[in-house]
Amino acid sequence: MQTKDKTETHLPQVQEQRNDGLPLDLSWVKAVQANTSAIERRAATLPGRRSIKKDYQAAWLLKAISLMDLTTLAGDDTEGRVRRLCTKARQPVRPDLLAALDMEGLTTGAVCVYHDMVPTAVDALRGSGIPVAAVSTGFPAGLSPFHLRIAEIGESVAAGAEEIDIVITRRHVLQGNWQALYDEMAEMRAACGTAHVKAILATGELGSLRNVARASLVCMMAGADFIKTSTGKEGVNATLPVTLTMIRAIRDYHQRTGLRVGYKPAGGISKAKDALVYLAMIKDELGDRWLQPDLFRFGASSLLGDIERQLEHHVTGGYSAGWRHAIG
Ligand SMILES: O=C[C@H](O)COP(=O)(O)O
Repeated sequence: MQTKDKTETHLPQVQEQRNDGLPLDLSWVKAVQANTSAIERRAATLPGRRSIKKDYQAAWLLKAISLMDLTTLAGDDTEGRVRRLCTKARQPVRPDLLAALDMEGLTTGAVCVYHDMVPTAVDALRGSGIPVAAVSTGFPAGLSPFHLRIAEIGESVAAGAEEIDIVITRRHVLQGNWQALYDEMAEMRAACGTAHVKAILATGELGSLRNVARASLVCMMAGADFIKTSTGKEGVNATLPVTLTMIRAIRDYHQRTGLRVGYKPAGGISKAKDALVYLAMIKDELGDRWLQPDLFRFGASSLLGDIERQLEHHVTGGYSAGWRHAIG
């Protein structure tokens, strides 16, 4: 990708059929395997493989910003912090840098907050076209009573969230109870209505890549618009092997159904160079169509600052101190 492709980030999203899911097909689920050593070997080759420099690197970093759910999910979040984050979502990079890159108007893909902060974020983003994503369903453990998790989704949607990040019950996966996972996911999807639903698998707690692959498939069969790795609160969050496993599940689902499901790696992605590895992997495995905000997001609370530093270096030749990019 070259810098002249930059307007791609402002292309209207392609309208296509939403993933309405399928009946649970247990024979398909049980046939899914994951060759862990092969996946880990392939993942280990990825960080060193690509060397994207200069204008190409800047263009990819700008793309990463447009694909970012700029996130704050802290117990001490305040309205002030959320409003500052929303200002950053509207203007993710210093205006002089964006002007130099001819990218005025660039925004993040969404802002992601707890339910409690949805009204503040909706208000702060009014008129920007940036959607608010809410983490609902007893995030991050997802163990509150089921009717309360469903009610929380309804309240987040009523408060103006256009995207809902739900958490699955890990126990269903660990016990191989695919019917329970499917039913839970389908009910949550229904509660979201027209809001898009991202299913957080909490992959660091699923025990094996085979479980990750099977849980990905079941959530897609139950109507997930996105599958997402992690809450950011597990001991292990987004990794490259998990990403390969999940995006290959997305590819298989697309090949068999014609339906496209999005992917959101989240948790611990804080370096621009790591974001580039993820984007290259998506391009290789799924193709350019997935490099649009309706099919790919980074969930990140501290990636934007490093990307801004790299863009500043690209434009000015010098790095600024980290504290100058404290938000995001
Ligand atoms: O969903 C987003 C994650 O919680 C973000 O995790 P992070 O704070 O490690 O970037």
